[in-house]
Amino acid sequence: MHTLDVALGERSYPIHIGRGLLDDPSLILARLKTPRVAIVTNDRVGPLYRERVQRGLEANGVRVTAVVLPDGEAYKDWQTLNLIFDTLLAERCERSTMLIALGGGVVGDMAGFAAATYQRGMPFMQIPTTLLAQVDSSVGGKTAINHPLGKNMIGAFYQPRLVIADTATLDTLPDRELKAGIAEVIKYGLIRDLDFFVWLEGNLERLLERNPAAIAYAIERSCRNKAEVVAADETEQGERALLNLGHTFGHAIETGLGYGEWLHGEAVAAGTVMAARLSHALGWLGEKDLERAVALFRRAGLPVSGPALGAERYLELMAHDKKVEAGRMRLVLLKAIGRAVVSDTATPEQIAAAIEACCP
Ligand SMILES: NC(=O)c1ccc[n+]([C@@H]2O[C@H](COP(=O)([O-])OP(=O)(O)OC[C@H]3O[C@@H](n4cnc5c(N)ncnc54)[C@H](O)[C@@H]3O)[C@@H](O)[C@H]2O)c1
Ligand SMILES: O=C(O)C(=O)C[C@@H](O)[C@H](O)[C@H](O)COP(=O)(O)O
Ligand SMILES: [Zn+2]
Repeated sequence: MHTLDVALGERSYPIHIGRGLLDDPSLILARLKTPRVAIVTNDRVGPLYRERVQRGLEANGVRVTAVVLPDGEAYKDWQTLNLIFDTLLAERCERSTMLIALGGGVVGDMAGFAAATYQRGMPFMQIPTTLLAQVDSSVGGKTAINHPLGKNMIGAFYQPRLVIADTATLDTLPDRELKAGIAEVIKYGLIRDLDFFVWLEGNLERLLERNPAAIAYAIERSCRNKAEVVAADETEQGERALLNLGHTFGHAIETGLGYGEWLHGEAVAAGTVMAARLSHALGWLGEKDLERAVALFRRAGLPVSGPALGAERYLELMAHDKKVEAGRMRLVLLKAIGRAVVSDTATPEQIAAAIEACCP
């Protein structure tokens, strides 16, 4: 097992990464204030992994309540969030009850938001079961639900007490979901870790073949990058916005097509290519770096062009981005591989041109 720390003073917490960690209840038990837990999962992950987590806790005298949500991005909404509150209340869960998010990023974001608001805040843990959730969404405390007009529009910053990434859970993850997670892995290389990007160029096939050592290394290095950024800027006043590379375009794809049509990682991949092309058009990202970035996404089997929604519709959707300030769109753009900036210099015409070039 490898352990990293997210250094946030009294809200610091460890990220444990390793195979078979689900079978070790002691990691969870050590964090409980009372012997009471609510596991939030969905109807796809629950049947695979809930029993193992629950059995280990119950064998140690913990009373466990389960909340099983319908699976999918389309359910990351108010109605589904309310199902969590309904069960927590019906089962008399207390403010000290530990909520455990067991699943991918959708379960993690929703369970985290429920934990942030139930009785004004209950402790929660993340047990991420997708690659995307193990490298990104389980770390850093962004919790949210979607709104029909925009992704993650209603939410809170609320840190978990613990993250347990059991890499064995990825054995049951479909290839399409694995690739979606790789999009966020590539993101870290592009925004701040050139050496990691070079490692990915040399080891991408090992990741796609699910080589355990390569997967563990990619998770650890991604979490290390994310933990450093979050520790420096927990609530996205500055540097944290870099983690949003490709997301302004990507979220427009997800909202524009309807949640769940494209996976988040797929939309981020296409969105990052748009951001990279725009960076090149502004004279920032060199031709060679642009080609390297596009080539890596393509090799990962990820989309390098977006759906043809029309530039006007993209711009309309992108206007809801959380980085918009005084009505001005701010985008994460690339100066080079490993060096990203937040910028409001691109004009709507330049942004539209990059969209048109990427969405034939
Ligand atoms: N909070 C953050 O910082 C952050 C970061 C990145 C993404 N996100 C959010 O995360 C979501 C995407 O997360 P995701 O890619 O994990 O999608 P997801 O949660 O929808 O999971 C993908 C699919 O895989 C299934 N699944 C999960 N684990 C499995 C396993 N071990 N075996 C088999 N199937 C499994 C899920 O049930 C689902 O059908 C988006 O809503 C995105 O906005 C949040
Ligand atoms: O943790 C962050 O900060 C991120 O931006 C990580 C992203 O991968 C993630 O998709 C996040 O939810 C996007 O944030 P949002 O604020 O644009 O909704
Ligand atoms: Zn993301």
